[in-house]
Amino acid sequence: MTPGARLQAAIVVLDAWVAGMPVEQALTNWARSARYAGSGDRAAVRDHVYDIMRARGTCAALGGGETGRALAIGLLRMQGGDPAALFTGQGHAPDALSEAELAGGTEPAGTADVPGWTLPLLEARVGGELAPLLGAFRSRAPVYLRVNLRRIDLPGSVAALARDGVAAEPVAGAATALVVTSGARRIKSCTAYQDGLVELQDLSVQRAVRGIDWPEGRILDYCAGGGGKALAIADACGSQVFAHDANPGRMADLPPRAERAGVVIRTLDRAALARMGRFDAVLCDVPCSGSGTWRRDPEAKWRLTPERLAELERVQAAILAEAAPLVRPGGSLVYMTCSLFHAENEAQIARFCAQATGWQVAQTGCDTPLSASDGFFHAVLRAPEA
Ligand SMILES: C[S@@+](CC[C@H](N)C(=O)[O-])C[C@H]1O[C@@H](n2cnc3c(N)ncnc32)[C@H](O)[C@@H]1O
Repeated sequence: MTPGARLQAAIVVLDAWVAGMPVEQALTNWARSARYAGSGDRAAVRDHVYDIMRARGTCAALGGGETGRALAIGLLRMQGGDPAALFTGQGHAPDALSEAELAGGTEPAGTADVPGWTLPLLEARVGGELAPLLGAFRSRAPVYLRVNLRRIDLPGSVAALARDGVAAEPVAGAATALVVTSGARRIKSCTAYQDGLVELQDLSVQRAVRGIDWPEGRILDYCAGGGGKALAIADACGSQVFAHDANPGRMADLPPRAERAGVVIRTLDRAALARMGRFDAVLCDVPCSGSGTWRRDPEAKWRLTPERLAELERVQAAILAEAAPLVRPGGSLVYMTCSLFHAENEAQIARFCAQATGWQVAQTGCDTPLSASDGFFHAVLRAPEA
């Protein structure tokens, strides 16, 4: 496909998204209707769409509207290009620009690229660093890998990835992390990935998991999902790791991932969990707004509403209340979110401690996209001794 045809495909996908279709569904529908498109074409169309979702407000202002076409015009202007070079009407490229489209728009304030109501919430986290944070949200996030140190060291993993065409390098100050510098789209077909020597995992998550002093004994990942945190914990300590999720179907990938990594993680449904007694540590990696990961998932920021945030806060508080009785006296309750908002983080911890007697906050930390790859909060609470 020509660059113009790829842009026209992105316009089709964006029109469906603006009309309310989830972006992944819109991309799949387009790919099914465009069997001629190769993997490079599909990747380029996806990149256009995601770049626009990250900077939707800027693209709309520079392109003069919220249609797929206007957003694509705005993207080219934002990137310093001339839209007329691709909007030619030749072949499968978008039609040539009208007089009004040629006139262009003006660059808005950087605050246009997140929902306005979230600005005070983000500012409360980063203070005077709001402009750099919003700038980071407009850029693509680097890809990070967690090296499975039980199986291989950092130099060995870099060499193994290089053999399959993926270039990566260690990250200063992070024991397990590699940042991928080229070939990211090949990772899942690499031998090093398929053999469990490396896992895809954001830097901020790796820093949080490695920064916690996990107790010896039994650790429960109470909201395990696909098991990213459970696998990182199993790699970081010698304790027995168990996994539970209210929706057990979400744990379907966990057994093959654990086998690949060479660790044992037992999944527990509700009945099995009830027979297990208490744990030395229970992790609650709760559902959240994802506001720390908006550059990886820019659709999420446009979907979030104040009502949805309030609902998430209720779910988070309920999960903490459910999980706390599973911690043995003197054990740890670990709370994690990929949110930057105080309401989902410090305020949840403060509310829990005000309602449950004798719990102590042992540790808290919050990375932002300015300090690591993504925003990620963690808190360790110590249960009262019996
Ligand atoms: C942020 S995701 C977890 C991601 C996962 N820990 C990982 O690293 O891949 C939150 C998970 O919490 C689960 N969940 C929601 N409500 C729950 C509840 N009351 N009890 C246990 N799990 C719950 C959801 O099904 C979802 O899989």
